[in-house]
Amino acid sequence: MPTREVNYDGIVGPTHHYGGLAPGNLASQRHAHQTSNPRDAALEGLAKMKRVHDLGIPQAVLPPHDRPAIHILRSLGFLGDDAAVLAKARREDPTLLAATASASPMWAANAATISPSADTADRRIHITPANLLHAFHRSLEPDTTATLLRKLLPDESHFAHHPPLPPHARYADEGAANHMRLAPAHDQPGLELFVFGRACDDPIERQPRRHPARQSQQASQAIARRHQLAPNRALLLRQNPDAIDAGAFHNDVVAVSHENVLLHHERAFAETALVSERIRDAYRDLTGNAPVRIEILQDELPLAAAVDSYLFNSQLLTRPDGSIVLLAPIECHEGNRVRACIDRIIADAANPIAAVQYANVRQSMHNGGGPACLRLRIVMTEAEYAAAHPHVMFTASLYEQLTTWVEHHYRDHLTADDLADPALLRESRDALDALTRLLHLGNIYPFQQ
Ligand SMILES: N=C(N)NCCC[C@H](NC(=O)CCC(=O)O)C(=O)O
Repeated sequence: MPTREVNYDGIVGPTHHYGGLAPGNLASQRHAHQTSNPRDAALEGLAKMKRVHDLGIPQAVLPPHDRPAIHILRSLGFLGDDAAVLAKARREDPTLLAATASASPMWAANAATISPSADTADRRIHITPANLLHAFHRSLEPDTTATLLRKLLPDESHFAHHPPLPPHARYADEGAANHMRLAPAHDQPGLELFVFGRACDDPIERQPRRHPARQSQQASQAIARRHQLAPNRALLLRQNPDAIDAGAFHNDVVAVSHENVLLHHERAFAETALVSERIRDAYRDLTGNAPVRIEILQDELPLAAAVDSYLFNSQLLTRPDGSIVLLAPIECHEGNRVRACIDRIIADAANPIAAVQYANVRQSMHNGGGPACLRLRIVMTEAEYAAAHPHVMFTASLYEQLTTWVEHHYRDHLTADDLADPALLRESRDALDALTRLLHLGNIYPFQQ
């Protein structure tokens, strides 16, 4: 079997809710404290995975993390049994309780940055779990993410697992959401694009004015270095501060790459014209060809409409016949302007995108997570795929089992008050316990020890 790109999607956890926890993420702010539906959220995620699987593209799942994270509440001084800890946290610091209950690990694009073995000096897949320092609820993810990735990709002769970067703002890292790759084919050496929002010595005029920049240049540099990418295989690009101010808190809200295709908004990068040249020249030096760059101009789709619709958070997927499908959020179907833009891309014979499909992941979208946020891509050779944990690979039967599992364990509405319900903690743990058996993972969560 050839080298392939496997999409590992985060399964939405049973405590999915709208905590309003992510400044600069407009959807999270807009839907703060609304009632969520964890069951629909998880089923929407599974339906998207099924759709990718049905296109003939390898798909896998990443399990949710244990939430509410009682051990964090305890470490912050809330004592007593679990029910008492939850009740006190709800009373004294409801925002903290919401953070410890966030199902944010569902956004697997932020789990890690991964360099395929075709790009790295020692020909292993290199993996850096993101430290997600920017927001407290997300900073709780790296340890469990690292444990899970080691479990799912176990053979050190194929997979080089690095620890998350040092936990300091200098190395703030948000994972693959700020990382793209261009290559003629998955098994060919590629050009990895690292997009950062700020450097630690930035003068004030380079910084966004309204919203925070999350990814640091120093983090991106360190990852390119530790992943052993030759200098001609890595480019560092600065995100446009205007894009961050318009709500593009990650690069994947304004740009997406796949094989030799780069789809991006005109205002995605600082100094777009220069960036385009740098990408073209670096890619040509490496491969002898130019990449297919599809730039959407501000006149065709203003930045605000791009952020609203999450067009650039679509997945680009190569079907077995070689044609590319754009898997876009359903919200793109609902806006005339963005739909016209998609129709134009598909009609344009100068690029290989041949069709569009629309995915409904609304529950996730309301927290700022589109189709591409929910997946972590891992390019794998046949031997690497054979070494990976097989029981998380998506099949029609796994889809049936996971659907039944969600329907059995998940609630269909959740409010801020429910997060303190000790029954929710029990239900969530029962669900994860059952999931570890279903996916043959052994005891991976602290509550199972
Ligand atoms: N673009 C990518 N790749 N990922 C989307 C992440 C969304 C996530 N939302 C949140 O964390 C909101 C949680 C809340 O408000 O309850 C974030 O902002 O980090």
